[in-house]
Amino acid sequence: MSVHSDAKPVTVPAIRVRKGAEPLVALTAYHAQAASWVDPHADIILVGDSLGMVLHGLPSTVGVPLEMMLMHGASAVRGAKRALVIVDLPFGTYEESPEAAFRTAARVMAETGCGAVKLEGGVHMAETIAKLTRSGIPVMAHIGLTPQATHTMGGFKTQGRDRADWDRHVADAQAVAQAGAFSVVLEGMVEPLARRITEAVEIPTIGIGASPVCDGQILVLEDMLGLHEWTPKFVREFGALRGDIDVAITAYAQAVRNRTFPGEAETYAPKD
Ligand SMILES: Nc1nc(=O)c2c([nH]1)NC[C@@H]1CN(c3ccc(C(=O)N[C@@H](CCC(=O)O)C(=O)O)cc3)CN21
Ligand SMILES: CC(C)C(=O)C(=O)O
Ligand SMILES: [Mg+2]
Repeated sequence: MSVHSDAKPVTVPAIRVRKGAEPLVALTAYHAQAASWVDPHADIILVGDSLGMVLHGLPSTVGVPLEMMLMHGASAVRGAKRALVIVDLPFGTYEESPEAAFRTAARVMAETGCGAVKLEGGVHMAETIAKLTRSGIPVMAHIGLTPQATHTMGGFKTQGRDRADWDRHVADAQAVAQAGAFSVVLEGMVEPLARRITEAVEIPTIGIGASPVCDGQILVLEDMLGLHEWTPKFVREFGALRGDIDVAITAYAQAVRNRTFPGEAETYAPKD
């Protein structure tokens, strides 16, 4: 049984006030079925652009089109009863201007029914975050290791190993909080930097590879289920579904080959 069996929807203001309280529980879910698994247990369901890599086999999130996010976002919303569903804005659909970001985010809100959007970037996205929040679109920010910037970062690199970079990341966090983001994802950073940021802002920080000091945690569902082929060091596999799936498919293939499936119970007979 879940601790969240009531169906009262989780709102953006309810997330915002969870700073320093009971840790926020977030997971990704890319479609209705996965959302229905996660919904009873989580505060936040993220339809992350990681779906391009995890489901569609892309080498990074850079190639994820808006249409992909719209289709998966609408599906996940249909599977969620109470958790706050947040959809990632994909690369190339919001960076050019606050106006471009508004048009993209408004489509995402209207066509998926999600409760908020997430976008990557700190100081340079502050004006955009302010425009969206003023226009009725709640924004979760995402700083530190920002996968859409993999080509400028030189790969998926943990941030803040060099103390000289800390002030820049703290400034990013303060800028997005000041601009009106209701929460911020801290991805791939050393613990003391995550602590500094979490102490420096009044909005909850949600960590992924960013230590236990954050106000909440998020993982990619397929990673924590032990379903995905590779996982970063920060993942804990709480399940071993890849192995379970292989056992089941092996048994099916064998049963078909030796004609033990379908059996009598799985076969239709006429009335007489
Ligand atoms: N399945 C999956 N899980 C994720 O968490 C995830 C995605 N896909 N796709 C989008 C981004 C990309 N992410 C990644 C991908 C790789 C590393 C990685 O290999 N990290 C190295 C760190 C190396 C260093 O310390 O600089 C590691 O060993 O963990 C980290 C985050 C997180 N996101
Ligand atoms: C890993 C989370 C934070 C994300 O942005 C994604 O799944 O795309
Ligand atoms: Mg993402």
